[in-house]
Amino acid sequence: MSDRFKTSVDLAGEDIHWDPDAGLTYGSYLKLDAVLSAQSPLTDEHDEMMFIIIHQASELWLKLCLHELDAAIAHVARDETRPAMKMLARIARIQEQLTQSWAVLATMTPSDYLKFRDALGQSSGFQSWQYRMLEYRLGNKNAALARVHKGDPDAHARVLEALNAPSLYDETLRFAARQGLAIPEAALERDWSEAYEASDAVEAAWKQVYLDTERWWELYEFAEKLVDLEQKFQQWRFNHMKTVERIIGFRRGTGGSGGVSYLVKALDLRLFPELWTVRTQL
Ligand code: HEM
Ligand SMILES: N[C@@H](Cc1c[nH]c2ccccc12)C(=O)O
Repeated sequence: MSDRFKTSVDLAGEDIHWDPDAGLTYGSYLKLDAVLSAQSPLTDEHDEMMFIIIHQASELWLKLCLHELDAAIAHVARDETRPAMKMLARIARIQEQLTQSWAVLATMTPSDYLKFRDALGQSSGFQSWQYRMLEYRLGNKNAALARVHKGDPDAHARVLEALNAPSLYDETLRFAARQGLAIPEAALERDWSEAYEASDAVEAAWKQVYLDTERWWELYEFAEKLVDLEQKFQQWRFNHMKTVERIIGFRRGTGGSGGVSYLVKALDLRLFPELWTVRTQL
């Protein structure tokens, strides 16, 4: 045979650092000692490792989402939509990663999960403070849910900070007003910890943007990024709900909620309501 496939890489001439400086290595930079020693299954069930790692990976992606979202909100507050859009584009890709993780989780059968579910006690995704911060930053202000974090004062403080600060949509409406759109005063200064209430006036403002995209291009582009973000968020929620249904059926949740019935309720929520209703008005 003349054209044999290579089955190993030729390292000759690569000048590889076979004894790298001890100062900074791959593992020390990435703190892999900490990351890879943080999986402590409570049972000997094979699938528990996957369950732990899916959650840990999701929390890492949530951490990056919050990092990007905080910066994006700060940029919008300074009228800098371009860098904010770069961050929202990255968030969209991260959301796709998060949504993909349901496919891995769904390889676990109901009976395999039930073998270690009891060991989880009353713990639940409900208690993810990063997720709650993300919801608040995106504008889903449900103050009551902050309460489950009281036992962890640091987390509680961060969650409350997000509850009391303007959300991405709040800052977007303030930006829209500075650009010359007629946004009602009630949307520009309010108690940010309260749920946002949709209004005809804000919908009418977005209608102007969508009817004359040439004139309002920056706002139009930004609004479409928000619509993308909300659609992807909804996909995460829907896939979570369906995966939960296929794994535990209609059992109650370990967090105390009705389970799937609770997750279904969240599917009716809107983060940027007028950006959806305006479509009917065009
Ligand atoms: C077998 C896997 C899973 C099951 C059976 C499950 C089940 C549930 C249930 C029943 C709830 C409602 C609260 C309760 O009463 O417990 C819930 C909430 C939640 N879960 Fe999961 N879950 C699973 C995996 C995940 C994963 C991988 C994540 C990723 C971080 C996650 C994140 C959350 C979050 C953030 C909530 C709160 C949602 C909200 O308040 O809107 N869950 N889950
Ligand atoms: N809420 C889940 C249990 C659960 C899902 N994700 C978790 C993460 C950590 C602890 C518990 C959980 C249930 O009712 O079955």
